This record gives sequence, C-alpha cells and structure tokens, in this order.
Amino acid sequence: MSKTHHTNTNNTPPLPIIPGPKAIFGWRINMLKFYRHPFRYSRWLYQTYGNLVGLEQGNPSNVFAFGPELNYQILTNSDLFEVSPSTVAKVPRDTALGRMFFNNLSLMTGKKHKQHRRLIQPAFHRQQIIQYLQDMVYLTEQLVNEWKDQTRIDLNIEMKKLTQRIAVKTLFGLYNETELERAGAFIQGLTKSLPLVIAAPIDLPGTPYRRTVRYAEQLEMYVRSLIKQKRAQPNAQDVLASLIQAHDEDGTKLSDEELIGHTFSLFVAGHETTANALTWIIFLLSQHPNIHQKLLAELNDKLHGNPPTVEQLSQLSLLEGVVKESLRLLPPASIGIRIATAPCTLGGYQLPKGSNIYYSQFVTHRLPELYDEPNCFKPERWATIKRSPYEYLPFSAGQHMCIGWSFAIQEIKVVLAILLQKYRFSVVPHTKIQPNLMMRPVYGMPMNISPQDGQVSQAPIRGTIHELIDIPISSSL
Ligand code: HEM
Repeated sequence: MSKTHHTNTNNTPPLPIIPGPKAIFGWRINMLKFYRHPFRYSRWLYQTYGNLVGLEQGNPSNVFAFGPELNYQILTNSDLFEVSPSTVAKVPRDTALGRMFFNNLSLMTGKKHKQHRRLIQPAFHRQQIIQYLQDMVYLTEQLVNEWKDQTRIDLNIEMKKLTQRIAVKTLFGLYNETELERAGAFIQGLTKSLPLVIAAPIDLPGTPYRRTVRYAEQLEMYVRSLIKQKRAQPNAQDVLASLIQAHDEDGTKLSDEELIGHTFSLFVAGHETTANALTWIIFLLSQHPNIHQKLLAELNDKLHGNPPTVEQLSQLSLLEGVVKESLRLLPPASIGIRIATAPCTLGGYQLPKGSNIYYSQFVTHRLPELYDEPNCFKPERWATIKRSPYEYLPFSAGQHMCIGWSFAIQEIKVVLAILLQKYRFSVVPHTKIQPNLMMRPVYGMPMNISPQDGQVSQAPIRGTIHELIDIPISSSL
C-alpha cells in the first residue's frame, strides 16, 4: 500500500504521498543539498524515487518532475504551470530597477506574455538574425587579434567578454567603440550586483542595492536617448530598432519602459548562457582529440581559413552535431521552475496551488532510454536520432521556450568556426573543472593557446566534471 498524507480533516480519502528523501528539518535542507551538488543530487533523486519526487514527505510544495512526459505536461500548459517571479518579487516595481526587471518576457504570463512575444519575435526571425552575422564575425575576429601575443587565457572570461560585445552591438547597433564600451559598462555594473540585490533589496546609502539602482537609472536614461535616436532612423537593423518598429494588428506598440526592460533582459538572458556553452564546447573538443581532428578537417575543407557565410553554416554537419551534443551533455540552463496556479494532478499525484515544480534538462538529457552511453560525448549520434522538444530541451519548450535560440546557435557556430581555425586550445594540465548549477566553471577554464597547427593534445584534468562526462583516456596522457 502506498503511503498517505497524515492530516485529513474531512472525509475524503487521504492523498498518496509523493516519494522523496527524508526531511526531518523540512524541504529546505534537501534544497540546500541540491544547490551544493545539483547534478549528483538530482540524478540520485530520479534514480531513487522516480519521475515525481517531493522534497518533504507530506508537503508537496517543492517537487522535482523528471522525464519527457512530465516536461510536456509542465511546459505546454502555461496557465496551470506558470513561470515564477519569486526571485525578484521583492524589488519595488516603481523604480528604474523594477521597470527593468518586470518588463521581462520570462516573467510575463497569460495574454500579456503572448502579446509581448509576438511583438519581440520579428527581431529573432531567420532573416533578421542573418543581419547580425557580420557583427558576430567582426567582433570574434577582433578578439582573435587581441589574443595575438597571449599564450594563456581564461576561456570563460574571454567568452563572456565576446558574447557581451556581440549582445551590446546587435541589441543597440552601436558602431562607435566608446559608445559600445559605455553601454557595456552600464549593463555589466548592473548585472554584476544583481544576485546581491535580489537577496537583500535594502535601500540604504552605500548598499549594493542603492548602487545598483543608480546603475539602473543611468542605463534607463541612456537607452531612452538611444530610443529617441532610433525613432529617427527607420532603416536601423538592430534588435532595439526592430522592437521599436513592432506593432500588433490593433496598432499596439511597446512603451519606452517596456523597450528598456526587454532590451536589458535580452542581454541578461543571452550573453552568459552563450558564453558558458562556448566554453564547454571548446573544453569538450580539447578532451576528445579524435572528434576535434575531424571537426578541424570539416572546417578546413569547407571554409579554408575564412569565417563562415550563412550558406556555409548549414553545410557544417559535424559542427552541428558537436553543438547539439554539448548542449545535451552540459546544458547552460540545466533546470527550470514553474508554479502551479491551481490544485492539479501531476505524475499521478495531487499538488496544491502554489507548488514549486522543478523540471530538469540535465536529467532528461541523460536518460539511457533516450541516449545510449548518456555520459559520452558522441556528436555523431545526432546523424541518426531525432528527439522531441520534451526529450531534448536545452532551450526549454512550450510557450516560454528561448526566443533567442537560433540567434544563440548561429553565434556559437560562427565563433567556433573562427576560433578553432585560428587557435589550438588545450586545458592547463591538472586544472579543477567544476560546473555549477548555472553551468559556469567555478574555477574558471584556463587554456593554453597557440596558433592552430592541426595538432590536438588532451590534458589531464581534475574535478567533478568526471562525474558528468566519461572522458576517453588518450595515448598522450
Ligand atoms: C546557449 C544559449 C542559451 C540558452 C541555453 C538559453 C536557454 C533558455 C531557456 C532554457 C529558456 C526558458 C526558461 C524557462 O523554461 O523558463 C530561455 C528563455 C529565454 N531566453 Fe534563452 N538561452 C540562450 C540564449 C539566449 C539568447 C542569445 C537570447 C536573446 C538574445 C535569449 C533570450 C531569452 C528570452 C527573452 C527568454 C524568455 C522567453 C519567454 O519567457 O518567453 N536566450 N532561454
């Protein structure tokens, strides 16, 4: 017989208890365990308790839902399973900071979300994204030149620098270097202190909150002046210009506050995730010399040392497999959250209104019934398998699926095609490689770089990465 909730004040039959780990001091302790070892813990939860796991027995307020079937239910019914604003809920809405936070697609729900998505979508149409290709090429080549005299870099820092420049340029269409740096500095100042602000929104002089509010006010003023300029340039091709021009059938347009919030959140949502993806792809290649060699051959054969054109990007089939497989193994968004807006049934169990439901890209992408040898980096698997949006979801699925996914894929491919043809990357031997929940390498990604000479060498590494990937032992180790 299955266990049931202990309290049952009326005569309805007691509800079955969702399986899960012991929680003598409540679910928070188990959540802490998850935050400390997100990958080990979530895999253990799934293997031990199954598809639906409660973090506290008898209290279904925090549950993990695993696998394609539950992903489908959670992600296709956005009225019942809503995105969660809880992380920023304490930020006052009537400040520059609040206006930036709350005019954000990923926190919008229902009709408002649908309408804003419709207005933003044209900025990410295929034809529009092709317009951004030249900026991506130009800024990557600029970085390549900056590395000329260097032999060692922290790849993750460099990739963040690059994706930030690409984001600022494509969002605002800034061509002047000083302007680019200025906009980048405002946004960086703001995003750097965000975690502290969200944790403690205390408005006192000298606090990170006060500092961040100042940054937000400066950025707001700056973007307002850009909006004014763009209104006078109907031919501008950047994301902000596209958002300014967008309108609904009934003529509805985005207000200045909405434009500012959306451009800011597009920047935040897009640059670090893409930087982490690039970091892990180059890392994985450096640890898989055979695949790395084959990819170099494909790039040389098709591009002959040049940056790719849009047509060429679609002909690089191994590059496509490498990107897909890396996003499967080390997805930059490894977990997502939704909140139940009403009592509901999920995975055969009842959940009350307000339950937090975590879905896991990381666990789904490692199900052996979907991916044989799930911990192995096998880009060639994508030549023969096809997976549904709920079986492979690095960009999530359903109504809130990443709006920038094809922008990100194009950016990743362009940057890789240029960097790999120019440089040989090798992890500094014995570095501790440890991804956190956000898939950021917590000890960085120090790499030795040298001009590409067609040789690839695999360095020995340490760290929890070995729990996530079966790395082949090369003869050079
Ligand atoms: C490898 C890079 C990226 C990854 C892995 C990624 C992943 C994701 C995921 C998983 C979500 C859905 C979150 C949820 O389920 O609530 C999401 C949403 C979003 N992403 Fe991305 N993203 C990437 C790049 C980008 C880029 C480049 C942009 C914009 C330039 C962007 C803009 C957004 C926005 C605006 C949303 C919210 C969509 C909505 O709620 O309707 N992302 N992204």
